[in-house]
Amino acid sequence: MTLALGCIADDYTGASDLANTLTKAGLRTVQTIGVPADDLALPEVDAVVVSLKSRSIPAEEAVARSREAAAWLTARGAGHLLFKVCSTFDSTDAGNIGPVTDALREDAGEAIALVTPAFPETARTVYLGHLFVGAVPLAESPLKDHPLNPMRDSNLVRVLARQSRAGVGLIDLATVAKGGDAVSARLDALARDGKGAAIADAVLDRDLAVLGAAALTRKISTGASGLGLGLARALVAAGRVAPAAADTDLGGPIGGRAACLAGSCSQATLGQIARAEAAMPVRRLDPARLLAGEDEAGAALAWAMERIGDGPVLMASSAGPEDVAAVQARYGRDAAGHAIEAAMARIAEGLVTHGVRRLVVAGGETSGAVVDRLGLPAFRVGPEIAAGVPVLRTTDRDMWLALKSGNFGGPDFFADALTLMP
Ligand SMILES: Nc1ncnc2c1ncn2[C@@H]1O[C@H](COP(=O)(O)OP(=O)(O)O)[C@@H](O)[C@H]1O
Ligand SMILES: O=C(O)[C@H](O)C(=O)COP(=O)(O)O
Repeated sequence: MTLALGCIADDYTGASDLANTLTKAGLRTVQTIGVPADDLALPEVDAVVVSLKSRSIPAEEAVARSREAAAWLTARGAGHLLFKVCSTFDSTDAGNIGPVTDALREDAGEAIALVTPAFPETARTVYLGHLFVGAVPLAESPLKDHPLNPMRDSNLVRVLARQSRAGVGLIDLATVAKGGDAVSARLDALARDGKGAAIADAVLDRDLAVLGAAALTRKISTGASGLGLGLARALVAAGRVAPAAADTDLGGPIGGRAACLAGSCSQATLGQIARAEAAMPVRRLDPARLLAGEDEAGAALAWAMERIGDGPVLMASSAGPEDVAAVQARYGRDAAGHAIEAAMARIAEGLVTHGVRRLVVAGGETSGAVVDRLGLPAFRVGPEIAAGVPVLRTTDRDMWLALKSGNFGGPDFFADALTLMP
C-alpha cells in the first residue's frame, strides 16, 4: 500500500473531522488511533489519519509522538504529511502547533511550511492572518473561554510566532487570489527571509484549492480540514488519486444500547445538551464532587443502567465559563481536566461492558480519553452527521461511534447522530 496522503491529527475529533473531509473529497481514508502497530491490517486506502491525543500535552511529548506517526506514514509511502490542528488553532504559547510544525518541517528537509486553519464550511476564515469564527474574530468568540486552550489573540502570525523557533510570515488573500505559483513564490521569498512557517489567508473553498496545490509541492503542511480538502482536490486534479465514491455502506445494522457523553464546554455543546433533554434522560455530573473524590462516575453509571434499556441516555460534565473557571481555580486547570476526562472514560467502559454499541462523545480531549480506555485501534468513516462529524465504525468489533468536535454539529446533534447508527 502506498499512501498519497499521511495525516497526523492532534486530537481524535479533529482526526475524525479530517477523515470525513477526505472521504467526501474522494480519498479512501481510514482513521487510526495512536501510531499504528507495524502489523495493523489496513484496507487499500489513499490516506491515513493518525489520531494523537497531543494537543494539550507537553510540547516535547507532542513532537516525539508526531515524529513517530510521521515515520509510520512515510514508511508507507506518504508523499505529503498534513499536521492536522484545530480550525480554531487551539494551542497556547507553549505550543504545540509551532513545535510540531518546526520538527516535521526540519525532518522533511523543508525550509518553510504553509499553515492555515481556514475551514469555510464551518465558518472558519483567515484574512490578513486573522482568524474569524463566523462573523467575529477568534479572540471575541466563545473560544476565548476554552477550558484548556483559551484563544485570546486573533492574529495567528503573532500566535504561531510565540510558539515557534523559526519566524512566521503571511501569505495574504491577494497573493492567494493570484494562484498556486504566486503562493509558492511567496513561500520561497519568506524562506529566504528566514521564516519557517507562513500563515495563509483563505476565505472561500477556492482559496483552499489554491493552497492545497501549493502545499502539495512540498512535503509537509499544517492546517485544519480545509487544507485537507485543498490537498485532496489537488491530489485528484494531479491524477495521483482516482476519486472513489464515499463508502458509506459500512456493513449491516449493529443495534444494541446507545449512550452519549459530553465533556466539551463549548457553547455549541451546551446548547446541544439542553436540546437533548427533550429527547433522552440527561444527567449532569458534579465536577466538584468528582474532584473531591466522590464516586461521581459510579453514580452516573448506575443512573444510566437504570434507564439505558428503555433508550439512549446522555451524561455531561459540561458547564459554562464561570463554572469551569471556579472548578479550575479550586483544583487546577490540568488536574480538573484530566480527572473529568478519566471519569468520562470510566463511564464509557462501563457502558460498553453493559451492552452499549452506539456511543456519541462530545469533545476532543474527552473523545481521546474514552477511545483510549476502550482500546479502539481504528475506524472506518461513515455518513456525515453534521459538517466535520461523521459516523465511525470500529474495525476490531461491532460498534458505532461519533466523536464530535466541541464546536461542531447542529442543535439536535445527539439525536441526529443516533439516527445514523442503526
Ligand atoms: N465542568 C467542567 N469544569 C472544568 N473542566 C471541565 C468541565 N467539563 C469538562 N471539562 C474539561 O474541559 C476539557 C474539554 O475539552 P474537550 O473535550 O477537548 O472539548 P472541546 O472539543 O470543546 O475542546 C476537558 O479536559 C474536560 O475534562
Ligand atoms: O475544529 C476542528 O478543526 C476540529 O474538528 C478540531 O480539532 C476540534 O477540536 P475539539 O477539541 O473537538 O473542539
